[in-house]
Amino acid sequence: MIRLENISKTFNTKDADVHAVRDVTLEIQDGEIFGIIGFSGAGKSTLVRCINLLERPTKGRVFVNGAELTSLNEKELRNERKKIGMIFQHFNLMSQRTVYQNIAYPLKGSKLSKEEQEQKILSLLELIDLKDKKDAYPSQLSGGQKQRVAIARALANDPKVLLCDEATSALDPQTTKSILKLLKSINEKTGITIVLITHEMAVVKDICDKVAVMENGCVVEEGPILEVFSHPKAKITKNFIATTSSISHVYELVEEHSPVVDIQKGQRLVKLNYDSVSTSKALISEVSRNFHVDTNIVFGNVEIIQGSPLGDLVVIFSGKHEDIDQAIAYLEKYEVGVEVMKQ
Ligand SMILES: Nc1ncnc2c1ncn2[C@@H]1O[C@H](COP(=O)(O)OP(=O)(O)OP(=O)(O)O)[C@@H](O)[C@H]1O
Repeated sequence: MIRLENISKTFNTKDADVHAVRDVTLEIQDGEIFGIIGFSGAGKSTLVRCINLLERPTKGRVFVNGAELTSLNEKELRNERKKIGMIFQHFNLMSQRTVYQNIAYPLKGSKLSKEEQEQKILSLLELIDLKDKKDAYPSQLSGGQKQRVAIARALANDPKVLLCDEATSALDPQTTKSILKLLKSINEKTGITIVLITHEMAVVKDICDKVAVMENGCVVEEGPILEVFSHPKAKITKNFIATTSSISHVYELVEEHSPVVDIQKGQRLVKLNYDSVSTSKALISEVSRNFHVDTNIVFGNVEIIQGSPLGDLVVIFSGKHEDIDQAIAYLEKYEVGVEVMKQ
C-alpha cells in the first residue's frame, strides 16, 4: 500500500514560493491502477515524485510497502526505491545503449547470475513484444516502442509499484491505447500497483480503478472511477468528464440557439444521466405510459466503464407542465440524474 500523509511541497524560487502540493493525503491499495488527473501545473508530477522521494516533501510522510520512506537514510532509501519503477513522458532512455543494454542497466549489482539476468531481459523483451529490436538503438524506435523499452527497464527489478508520469502524453491515440493495454496486462499478471498521472480523462477511463483529481496542488475529488464518472462533485471533474463525451456539444448547440435543440411551448429540453441501476428498467416508455409525456431523443451517449454502462441522453419532453414535473420526479426516484437544459 502507498500512503501519503499530509504531503506538501513548496519550491522556494527567486521570485516567490511555489506551493506545488498542498496537504495531500491519499491511500493507494496494492494492485490498484490509480489515476491522478489535473491540468498542467496542478501539482501531479510533483506529487508522484514525492512517492519515491525524487522530490522530498516539505511536509508530511510517505509510506510505501510498509516502509516510511521519509524516515530512511540514503542507503535504505536506495534499497526501497528498487521496489518502485518509474516511466516518463519522454521515455528517458540512454541513447548510446541498445534496447537490451537499456533494460539490463538496472540489473547492475543485482544478486542474479549472468545467465539469470539474460533470462530476465529476454522475458521482459517478450513481455513488451520487442525481441526483434533487442540490438536497436533508441533513435531507431518509434515513440510507442521507446515507451515499451522504458516499461521493461522499469520492471527489471520486479518492483511492487510502477509510477507513470504522463507516460502516454507524447504518443498518438492508437499507440496510447496499446501502451495502456500493456500496462493493464502487466498489472493483471503481476499484481503490480500502478500510479498514473495524466491530463486526459480518456486515459483514466480506459484503465484506472480509482482516480484523484488535482487542482492548485490539492486533491479536490477522489474515488472509484465509476462513482466519480457517474456522480462527479467538483466542477473541474465535470469538465474533465465532458472532454470524454460529445455531450458538451449539446451545450454549445443550446448556446448557439441551434434549431436541433429548439423547443415549443409545452416542451422541455432535458439531459438524463443514468447508470446500471436505471438501465434495468424501461424508464422512457414508462414515462410515456404513466404520465402521457412524449419523449424525443435528440442525443445519446453510452460509455462502458469497468463493465458498467453509464449513459447520457438529451431528450425533449412534450406534455402538460405538471405531467412533465411528475415524469421528472419519477425518473429521479430511479436515480436518473435530470438536468433541465431549456424550458
Ligand atoms: N523544481 C521546481 N522549482 C520551482 N517550481 C516548480 C518546480 N517543479 C514544479 N514547480 C512548480 O510547481 C507547480 C506544479 O508543477 P507540476 O509539474 O507538479 O504540475 P503538473 O500538474 O505535473 O503539470 P504538468 O502536467 O504540466 O507536468 C507548477 O507551478 C510548477 O511551475
